Amino acid sequence: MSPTVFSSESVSGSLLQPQLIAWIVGGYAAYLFLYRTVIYPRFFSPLRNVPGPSRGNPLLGHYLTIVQEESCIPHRRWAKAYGPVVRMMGVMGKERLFFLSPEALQHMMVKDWIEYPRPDFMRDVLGLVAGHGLLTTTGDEHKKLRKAMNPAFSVTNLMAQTDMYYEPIDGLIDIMISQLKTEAIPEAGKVFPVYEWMGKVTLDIICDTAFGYKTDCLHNPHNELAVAFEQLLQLQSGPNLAKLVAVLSIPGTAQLTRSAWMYRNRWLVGKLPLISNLEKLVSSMYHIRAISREMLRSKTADLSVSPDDTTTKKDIMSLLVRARKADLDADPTADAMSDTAMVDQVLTFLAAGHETTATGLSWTLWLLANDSESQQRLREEVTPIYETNSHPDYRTIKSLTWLDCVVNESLRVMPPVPLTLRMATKPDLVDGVLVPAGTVITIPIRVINTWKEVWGDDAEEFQPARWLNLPEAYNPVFSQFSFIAGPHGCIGKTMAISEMKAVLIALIANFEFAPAYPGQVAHPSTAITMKPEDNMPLRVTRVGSKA
Ligand code: HEM
Repeated sequence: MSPTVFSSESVSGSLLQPQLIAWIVGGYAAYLFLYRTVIYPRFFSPLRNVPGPSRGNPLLGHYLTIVQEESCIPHRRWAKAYGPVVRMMGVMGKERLFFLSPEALQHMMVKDWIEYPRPDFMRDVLGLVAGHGLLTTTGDEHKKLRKAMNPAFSVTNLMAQTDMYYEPIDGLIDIMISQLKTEAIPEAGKVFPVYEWMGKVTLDIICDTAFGYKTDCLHNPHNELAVAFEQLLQLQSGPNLAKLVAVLSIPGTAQLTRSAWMYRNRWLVGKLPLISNLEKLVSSMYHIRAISREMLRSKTADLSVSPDDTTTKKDIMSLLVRARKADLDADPTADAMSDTAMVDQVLTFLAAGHETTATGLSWTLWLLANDSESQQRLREEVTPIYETNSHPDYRTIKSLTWLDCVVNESLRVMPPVPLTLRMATKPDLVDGVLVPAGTVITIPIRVINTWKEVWGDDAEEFQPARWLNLPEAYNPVFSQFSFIAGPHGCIGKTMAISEMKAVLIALIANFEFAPAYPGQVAHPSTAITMKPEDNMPLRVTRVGSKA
């Protein structure tokens, strides 16, 4: 018998056996998983001693709790138990933080804002639905864009724009009056899906103020732009967003999704089981962009949009076309905004300014429907104004004290954007916590707005009168953070407030609002905005019609 000889070939052959490789790879992956989800956050992370809820599911952290509950409710619970700095767990052991103190918010959102941009995955999702504009850029590119856009939101321009709100508002009032008249017992009122109507009126307003385009979706629900937007908004639920983030994290997908090729072949995505909804997104965005390009083309060709003509066309796109023309007339080699960039800017306003305002209005009406005293006090304030002039100007709208209290309070307790995200791009010390680079920071707007340390024990209640006697701890920038603050703060804040007030004056002067049925409870859906889950049905009666 010849002795067994172990040649180097047979040794390496046995080492490379597929089973052995699988064991090594599997073992390493298991170790990495264990390290990332348990060992690192528990024993090594600089954030390991920051208070917060127990680590949750090893794979998904607190993700399921956050997307399954109402927006910001888990954060509020954790803020009460562990605040004002809280550590949460994201997917695969990624730690997340949130801070409540004005000092921390000032540091991240105002002073060092450039080191705290929106995370890439958030910008990819926003870019897809809102174009490459203020919501997706940061640093110098953002500063340049914001400077170009600021004139559109100046008080002078807003004062000139206020008139543009009234065609849609008058349309809404007429429709509601005529629908009430057709009821068998008009005095008993009618249940209106309030969110649906607020969506229509705000879309008509933003299309006119952003493009100078009359959608009139109040009377024409089949308007192409309105239909495309409707489709887009239906996709913004928590689970859909999660799928979208997962798909867009594959490099190149965001660009592909925006391409004409993808639109032509969108049926391909429609066949994929988990992400079939992406087909609707591709198709609605394609239509919205096509309409926007067409509007820009006709505006550029429209000779009345001359550089000196600031009286007739006050919409944002006309303003941009005029500014570009003036730049090019002064210097034909100037680095002027391209057509695509211009369309993207206006799309950003459409996406950021329409549903937020509709959501804000719907919750204000809900809160008033459940607080008849505040509603009646508001009616007493706005009725004389409305009866004198049903189209009050910017200054008159701004001068109404109780209306201001109601809108501020509604935006405080039910902020249309309940939270946003930032990412630390370098290691930093915030509120005494060493924040590692790459940490995603949640800005829990709804929790900040209802922090008991500032607003007292009734912080979560709707009490408009608190704005007449603000608490000592109130900070004018950070205690009501619904539009956030700093260079990325909402550029449309003044416009949104003025528009909400103009709509409310007309609605409250004409109608009384009450819950649709006894025991009604309203919930926001878990989405980018606090859009009400059920279209917010409310019982509406004509003022003075009750027996
Ligand atoms: C009640 C209504 C509104 C609310 C609550 C609201 C809230 C917000 C919030 C919280 C942000 C910051 C988002 C973030 O950084 O992650 C934001 C940004 C923005 N909003 Fe609004 N918004 C409203 C209406 C509007 C309107 C009417 C417009 C424009 C017509 C608008 C345009 C924008 C834009 C362009 C940004 C990005 C600003 C930047 O990064 O420079 N918003 N808004």
